[in-house]
Amino acid sequence: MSLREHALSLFCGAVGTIRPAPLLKRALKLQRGGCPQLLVKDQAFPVKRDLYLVGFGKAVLGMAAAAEEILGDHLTRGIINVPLGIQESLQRAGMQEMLLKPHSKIQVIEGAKNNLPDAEALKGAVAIQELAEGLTADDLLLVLISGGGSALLPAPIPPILLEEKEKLTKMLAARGAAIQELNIVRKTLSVLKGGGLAQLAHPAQVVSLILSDVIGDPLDIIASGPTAASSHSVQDCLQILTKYNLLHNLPRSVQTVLSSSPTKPTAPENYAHVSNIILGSNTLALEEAKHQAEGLGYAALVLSAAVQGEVSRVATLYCQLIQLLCLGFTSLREGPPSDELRGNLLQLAAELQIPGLDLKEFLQALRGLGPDRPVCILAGGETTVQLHGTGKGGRNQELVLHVGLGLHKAQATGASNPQGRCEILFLSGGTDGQDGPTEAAGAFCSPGLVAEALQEGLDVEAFLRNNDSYTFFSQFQGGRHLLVTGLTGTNVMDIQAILIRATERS
Ligand SMILES: Nc1ncnc2c1ncn2[C@@H]1O[C@H](COP(=O)(O)OP(=O)(O)OP(=O)(O)O)[C@@H](O)[C@H]1O
Ligand SMILES: O=C(O)[C@H](O)CO
Repeated sequence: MSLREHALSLFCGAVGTIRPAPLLKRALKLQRGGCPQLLVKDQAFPVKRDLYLVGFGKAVLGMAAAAEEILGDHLTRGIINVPLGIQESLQRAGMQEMLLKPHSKIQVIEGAKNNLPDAEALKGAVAIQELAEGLTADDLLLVLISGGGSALLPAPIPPILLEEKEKLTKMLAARGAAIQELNIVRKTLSVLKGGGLAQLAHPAQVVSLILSDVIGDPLDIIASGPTAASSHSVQDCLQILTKYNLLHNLPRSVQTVLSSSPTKPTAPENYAHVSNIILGSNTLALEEAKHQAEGLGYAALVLSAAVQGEVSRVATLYCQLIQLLCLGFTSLREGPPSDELRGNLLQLAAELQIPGLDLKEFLQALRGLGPDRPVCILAGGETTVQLHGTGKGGRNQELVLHVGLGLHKAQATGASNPQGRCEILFLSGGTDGQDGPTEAAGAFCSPGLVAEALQEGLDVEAFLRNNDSYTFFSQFQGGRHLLVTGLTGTNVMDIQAILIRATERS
C-alpha cells in the first residue's frame, strides 16, 4: 500500500471512532421502570416527567439519532439545528445510522451554510429558546452540543442584527482571532451563548452531552458554552475588540449592548441544575489512529492533540520534524545537523506555546524508535490563518501547502539532503470533512509538490499569498491531492499525520 493509502485509512479510522452513534451508545443509557433514570457515564438523572432534547452542531444529527433510539418513547419532543445539506450528504454516503427515523419526535432545522449564521439557523435558535423557556422543574432537557454550534445557534441580543454580529465575527476570524477569542465576543452579544440557554431552561434539569472541538475541551468555549458558566466578562470582550482594532468601528447596536452588559458573568452557583459532560475529543481520534498505524507496521507516536498557532509557523514545526525524522533513516542520526534541528524545534515549540507539549520528551521518544521501521507521527488541534488574500481555502489545505513549500526549500538548500533517503507523506484534514468554506476536508503533500506544480505552471507561493489553497489543490494534478470525504457528521478539530519510510538502506 502507498503512504497515501495508509494516511487515508488512518484518517478515516480516526474519524470513525469519534462518530456520534458509537460514542453516544457507550455513554448514554435509559433505566426504565417506575422511576426512570437517564444514566450518563457514572451519573444518574431522574426523569420525573417530560424529557426534551435540543442540539446544535456539525455532529448533532448523528448524536440525536442515537439518543432517540436510546430514549424511545420517553422522549417528549426535540429540536436540533444542523448544517445545511447534512441529511442529504449522510444519506448519499449511506450513513443511515446518523439519520433520524421516519416519524421521529425530533424536528430538524438545517442552516448556517458554510458555517456562517443565517436566517435558518436563527429560526432554529428561536425555536430552541421557546422550548427552553417553557420548561418546569419536573422536566429534563438533554442538550447535544458539538463544534459548529456557535454558527448554528445565533440569537443576538436586541437591537443587534444577525448581519451585524456575523460581520463582526467574520472580521475577527479574518484578523486571525483564535476560537477562544471569537467565542468570548460571541457570548457577550448573544442571548443563548455563555450559559444563556441553561439559564432560560431553569428550573428544569439540564444535561449536556458534548463532543469537543476546542483545544483543552473548555466547556465555556465549545459552541460558545450555551449551558456552561462563563468565566468571561464584558471586559474580556472589549479587550479582544481592542486587540483586533475593531472597537472604534462597532455598529451602534453592538455599542448599546456592550455598554449595558452586566460587568460580571452569571455566578457558577446558578448552574446547580446543569451537568456538562464531554463525550469525545481529538485525543480519542488520535489514539485510534495510533493504534491503526501500529497495526500497519509503523512505529507511531502522538505529538499533541493541542497543536495551535499561525499556520505557517506550525508548518515550519512539521517540516523540521520531518527533516529530523529523515535523519533517523540516515547515518546523520547523531551530530551537528541533528542537533541544530533539535534546537530549532525546541525554540519553535516554545514560541507556539502548545499546551501540554513536552517536546524534549517527545524527541527523546523519537530517538528510541527502531531505525528500520516506518514512522508515523500523529497530531491534532487547530491552526489559525490570517486572511490577506481573496482566494478559496481552509487552514488544513493551507497548512499542507506550506509544508510542501517548506520541504521543497529544505531540499533545495540542505547541504546533506536527508529527504532523499525517505518516502514522505504529510496529511492534514478537518475531522468534520469540511476545511474552511470548501468541499474538501484537507489535502496531502510530499516533497515533490512544488516542483511538480511548477511543471503545470502553478506557483505555490502565489497561491499561498492569496489564501487560495483550495484552488491550487483543485488544479494540481487534477485534484488528486485533495482529501475529500464529504461531511462526516462529526467534529473534533483537525488531524495531521506524517508518514515516513526509508527508500534505501543507509
Ligand atoms: N481562503 C482561506 N484560506 C485559508 N483558510 C481559510 C480561508 N477562508 C477561511 N479560512 C479559515 O477557515 C476557518 C473556518 O473554517 P471552518 O468553517 O472549517 O471552521 P471551523 O473552525 O472548523 O468551524 P467549527 O469549529 O465551528 O466547526 C477559519 O479559521 C478561517 O480563517
Ligand atoms: O462552534 C464553535 O464555536 C466552534 O466550533 C468551537 O466549538
